[in-house]
Amino acid sequence: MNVTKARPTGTPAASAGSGALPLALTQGDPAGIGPEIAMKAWLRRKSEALPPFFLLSDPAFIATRAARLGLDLPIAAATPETAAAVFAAALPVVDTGHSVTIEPGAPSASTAASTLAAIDEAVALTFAGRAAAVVTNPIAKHVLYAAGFRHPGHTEYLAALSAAYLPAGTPAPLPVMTLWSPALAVVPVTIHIALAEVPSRLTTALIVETAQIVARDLQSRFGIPAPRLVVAGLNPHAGEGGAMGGEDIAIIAPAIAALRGAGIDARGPLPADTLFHAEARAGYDAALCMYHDQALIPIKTIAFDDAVNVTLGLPIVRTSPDHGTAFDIAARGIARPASLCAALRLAAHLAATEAARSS
Ligand SMILES: NC(=O)C1=CN([C@@H]2O[C@H](COP(=O)(O)OP(=O)(O)OC[C@H]3O[C@@H](n4cnc5c(N)ncnc54)[C@H](O)[C@@H]3O)[C@@H](O)[C@H]2O)C=CC1
Ligand SMILES: NCC(=O)COP(=O)(O)O
Repeated sequence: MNVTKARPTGTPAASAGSGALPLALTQGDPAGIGPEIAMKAWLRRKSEALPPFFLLSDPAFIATRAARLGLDLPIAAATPETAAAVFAAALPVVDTGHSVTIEPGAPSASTAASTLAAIDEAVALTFAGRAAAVVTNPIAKHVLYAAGFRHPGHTEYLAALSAAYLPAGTPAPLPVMTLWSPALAVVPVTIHIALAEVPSRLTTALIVETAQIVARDLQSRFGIPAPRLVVAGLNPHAGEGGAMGGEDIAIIAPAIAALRGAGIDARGPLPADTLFHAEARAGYDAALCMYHDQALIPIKTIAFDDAVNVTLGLPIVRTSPDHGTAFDIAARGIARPASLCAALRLAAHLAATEAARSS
C-alpha cells in the first residue's frame, strides 16, 4: 500500500473558519478497531454522506493495517489544510510524529504516547480553527493508565485540555458525557467510578449543574427549543418513599426542584426500570441517569450501531462512537463502522450549528 504525499492547497489562515473545515479523527488505541473503522468509514464516505475528516496517526502504520485487512484504499499523508481537498480521492492521514507498531488485539502501553498525541493534536487544531471538531476513536483506559495517564477517560481529559485554551482564571468546564441516538439520549451523572462510590459522589449540585449543561446544549447545539429532561432515581422504585434508599429524596428530588425553579423542564426522580420503553422515551429529550450502566445499558441495547458519545459542556465539539476498542475482533475485518459514521455526521452538524450561532 503506497502512502502518497498530499499537495498543500491553502494556508491555515486561509482555511480557518472557512466553513469547510475537516473533522480531526484520532487513531484511538491502535491495537483495537479504530484504524479499521476509520478506513471503512472513508470507503463508505459517499453512501454514508460523511463530512471530510482526517485521521491523526502514523501514515505508515495505517497503510500496514490496511494491507493486513486487505482493504484497497489510497492513503495520503496530509496536513489539516490539505485534508478536505484530498478527502474525495484518499484517506487523509495527518502524522502525529509517533511511529506506531502494534499487533492487533494485543494492546500495549508502548503506544500510549501516540494515542494521546492524536487527542492533544485534535484538540489543538480545533481550538486553532484548523479542524471543525474532534472525533475520537476508542481508547482502552487501562492501557493508558499503565502508561501513567491520570484521567478517567477522554471526557475528563478533554475538559482538562480545554481549560488550557480558555482565558486565565476561567474554571475548567464540567464535561458532560451524553450518549445520543435518534431513539434515546442518556446522560450518566457520575461516569467512570466504582459502583460503590456512586452514592457518596452523587450530590444535588452535581445533578443541577449537569442538567443545566444538558438543557443549554440541547437548546443551542441540538436545536431543541425547550428540552424535556427526566431524572432517574438511584434506587429500586426511586427509593419507594425512602424504604429502599434515601438518596432519591435527599439528593435527587431537591435537584429537580431547583431545576424547575430555574425554568428547566425536569421530572423525577423516576424509577429507572420503566424509563426506557418506547412510550416512556417519547416523553423526554434526555434522561439523566445516576451512574454509568444505568445510562449506557439501555442505549447500547436500543441503538448500538446508531448511538454517539458526545461530550457536552466543552467549548469545542467532540463526538465518539459509543463502543470501545473491541480488541477481540481487531483486524479481523468484521468491525462495523456505523457508530463512527454517526459520530462523524453528528460532529459536523453540531460544529456547523455552533459556527452559525457564533457568527
Ligand atoms: N470512547 C471510548 O474510548 C470507549 C472506550 N472503551 C474501552 O474499550 C475497551 C473494551 O471495552 P468493552 O467493554 O469490551 O466494549 P467494546 O465496545 O470494545 O466491545 C464489546 C463487544 O462489542 C463488540 N463490538 C464493539 N464495537 C464493535 C463494532 N464497531 N463492530 C462490531 N462489534 C463491535 C466487541 O467485539 C465486543 O464483543 C475498554 O478498555 C474500555 O475502556 C469502551 C467504551 C468507549
Ligand atoms: N463507556 C463509555 C466510555 O468509556 C467513553 O469514555 P470517554 O473515553 O469518552 O470518556
